[in-house]
Amino acid sequence: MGSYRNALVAAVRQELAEARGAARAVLAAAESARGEAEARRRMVREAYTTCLNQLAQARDSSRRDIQRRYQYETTKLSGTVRRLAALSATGAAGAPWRLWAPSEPERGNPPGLLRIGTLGLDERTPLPALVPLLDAAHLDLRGPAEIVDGVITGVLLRALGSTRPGDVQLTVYDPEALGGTLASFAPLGLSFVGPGGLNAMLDEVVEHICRVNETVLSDLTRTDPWRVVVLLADTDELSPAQRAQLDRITRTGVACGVHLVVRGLRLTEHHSVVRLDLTSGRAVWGDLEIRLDEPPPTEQVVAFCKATAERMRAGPPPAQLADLEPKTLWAETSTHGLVAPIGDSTDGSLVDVPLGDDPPHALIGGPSGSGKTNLIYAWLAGLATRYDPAELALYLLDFKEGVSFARYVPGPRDPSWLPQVRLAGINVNGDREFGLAMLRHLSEELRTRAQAAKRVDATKLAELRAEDPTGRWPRLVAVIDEFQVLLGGRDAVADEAVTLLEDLARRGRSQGIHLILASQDVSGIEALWGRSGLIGQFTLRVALPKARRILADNNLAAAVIPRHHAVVNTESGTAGANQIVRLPDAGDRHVWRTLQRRLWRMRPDGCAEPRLFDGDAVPRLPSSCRPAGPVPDAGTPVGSSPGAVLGERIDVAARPARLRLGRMPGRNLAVLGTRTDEACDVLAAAALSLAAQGPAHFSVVCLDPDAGRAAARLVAELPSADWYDDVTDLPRLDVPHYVLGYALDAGNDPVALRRLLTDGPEQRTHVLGWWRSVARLRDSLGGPTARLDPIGAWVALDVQGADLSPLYPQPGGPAWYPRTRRALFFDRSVHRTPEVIIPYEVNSDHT
Ligand SMILES: Nc1ncnc2c1ncn2[C@@H]1O[C@H](COP(=O)(O)OP(=O)(O)OP(=O)(O)O)[C@@H](O)[C@H]1O
Repeated sequence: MGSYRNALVAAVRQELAEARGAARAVLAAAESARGEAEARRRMVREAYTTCLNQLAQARDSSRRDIQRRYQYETTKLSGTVRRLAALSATGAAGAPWRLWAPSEPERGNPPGLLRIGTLGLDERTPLPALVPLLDAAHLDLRGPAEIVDGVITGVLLRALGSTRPGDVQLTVYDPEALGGTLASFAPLGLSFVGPGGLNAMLDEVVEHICRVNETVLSDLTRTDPWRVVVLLADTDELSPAQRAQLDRITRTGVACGVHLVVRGLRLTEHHSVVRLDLTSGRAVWGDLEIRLDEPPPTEQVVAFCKATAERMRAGPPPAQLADLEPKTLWAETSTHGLVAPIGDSTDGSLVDVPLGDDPPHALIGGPSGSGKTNLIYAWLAGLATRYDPAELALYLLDFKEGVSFARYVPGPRDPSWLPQVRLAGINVNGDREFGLAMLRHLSEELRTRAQAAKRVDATKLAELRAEDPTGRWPRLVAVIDEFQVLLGGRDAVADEAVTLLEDLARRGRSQGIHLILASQDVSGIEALWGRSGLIGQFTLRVALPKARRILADNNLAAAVIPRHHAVVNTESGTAGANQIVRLPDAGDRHVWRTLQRRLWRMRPDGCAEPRLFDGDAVPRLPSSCRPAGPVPDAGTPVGSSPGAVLGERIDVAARPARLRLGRMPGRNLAVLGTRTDEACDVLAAAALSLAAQGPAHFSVVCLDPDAGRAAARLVAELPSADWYDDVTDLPRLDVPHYVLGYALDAGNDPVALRRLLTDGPEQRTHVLGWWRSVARLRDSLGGPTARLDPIGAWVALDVQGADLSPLYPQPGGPAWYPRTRRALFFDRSVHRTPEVIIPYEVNSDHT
């Protein structure tokens, strides 16, 4: 029993122990499940928090991004709007009142918008709020009278200040204040309409619109000023007839430049009506809210209106150089003449100046500084923009000490030139010979044209061009500023110049050659008065202020015209044929350069650079006149009379002056004077040019140490040359032999020199020598009674004309007043009168 119980106890214990074990296991499993669940919950919580944080970060970053983008876009947009606003409301149309000043609109630009305040979009840099008016809209303003009137005052001031005086006409209907509201505009002479005048005013505006429509239909451009009609009423009590007229104006006005600005009346619905609701300091325009500007100070309005009224009394401002340009460049033909404006009249219309068969030539006069050069510039601008180089060729010569025409030829800074210019002379005041050369050249042209006209039986240029349509017959215009310098002096140059001018003036008319002569000096004109045949051809007269004797004696217009004006008279200056012209400022280099570049780019193929003669420039010996390549051998044929180049001729083609050295007695050259450098240059140019023509030998004899360097340099450059100390032992040669003698008056063997001069040329030995005076030349040839026949040609530097008489066929010697870098060249066998040449600069470019 005891053991059974014990066994039972043991079994129960066992079971209990198992049950406890199972319960513990279940508990442990439950605990572990709970632990896991808790861990999961923690994880989920953490993940949730992380997620929340990440979302918050993402949201913050997106928000920041959006804000940044918004900022960027609004800044960009407001920048664009601001730029647009600045372009749409320039100058007086958009400037704040404290900086405000009237501004001149660019010609051809449409009117802009007008500022009334600022937009509230961007607080830091407010955008201007602009409303349209001229050519764009009517304004229908509603709100308290004092606020609306302030806005109207501002809009009117901006419209008037950003257009030209007279371009906007104001009409004000102000029945309550009887014009008092806009009285500050009174100096402009605007029309105030009283209480009973509305009918008539509306009828008149309607009539105006009808008339504008008529003219626009007929010529497609409206020239009338804008009409701004301000209607100030407190109640909208219009009669049906008035309402109908107002509606008509609203519908049709803008297209005809008629604009309504109304307070207290309601304009009919139309796309051209801009409605603004105004309250104190603010306006609402559709969805936009505008912060209104303060009205402009009354004193500012009055001052502007007074100044504008003054300018209107004075007339429109003078035309500018650009206004002389035609709509299309180079569209005119010069067949029947040249017509170009030089300025405008006081009403602003351009004044055309003709040049052709009648009047053929022009005379311009005015004292120094009166604007002759400026007038020529203006005329050239008018001509050069209308006629291409096939229609017009220009020859420009300025005898002033200046470079007026240098701008029309290529220069170191600007390679362009005015395509019509064939020749320009500057700094020619000392070189009247160049004026003569130009006249000779034109005379040659005249002869060619006359012959061509004769061949086809034409009596004037238009007929020649019709008969010979493929020929190139542009009209030639020669402008000579300060021409009296050319005619001054009683010498051969003046005589020939007057003769040539007379011929050109008489016959040039029908051949399309026209002269424009300008002078400040009454004496220049006097030179013409003596030649009634000549002066009679200059039927176009242009007199600048205070010009004398340009117009007829009883025509006093030039004495009374103001500065920068001119009297243009196409009937030889007779009273009654005057046209008063205001001249533009035509000298501005920058404006000219821009215009010239445009024309230059249009130049036809083959349009040659103009010839420039600059009296201050020293020409270089052309490379074609220097020996080049291998030394010619003795067998190479030499021409019968090689030509020694001595300097540049003062002519249109800038040809070299040559001395022919044939096998004849006297074919020697004497260079005379004390200017060592120029004498050396003449001898060097002669020797080098001879060496360039074929085999030759040169014997250089230098007796003046000052010339030693130049002589040595020449020996070095010549292909075949020897240095001698005197003329005694010179070799006899089979090739042409040239003896270059520097300061031969210092030689010790006059007998040998005389023999060389006398017998040499026939054996092809020529002396090219330099003597420092005519007296020394004579001494070295045997004293006072010596014959100078062996000297067949001479070049005189600083030797007075009278001193040259022993070497000159006419008694008294030639008329010659020495000038720097100019020489007088006389070759007994070709010249009737000596010619002025410019000794070339020989050495500066090859040492
Ligand atoms: N229409 C004009 N508008 C503005 N300035 C002008 C006008 N005409 C001339 N001028 C100026 O007046 C000055 C003298 O003009 P210009 O050189 O043309 O006179 P000029 O008669 O040729 O004088 P001069 O004979 O002494 O050379 C220049 O500075 C020029 O710019």
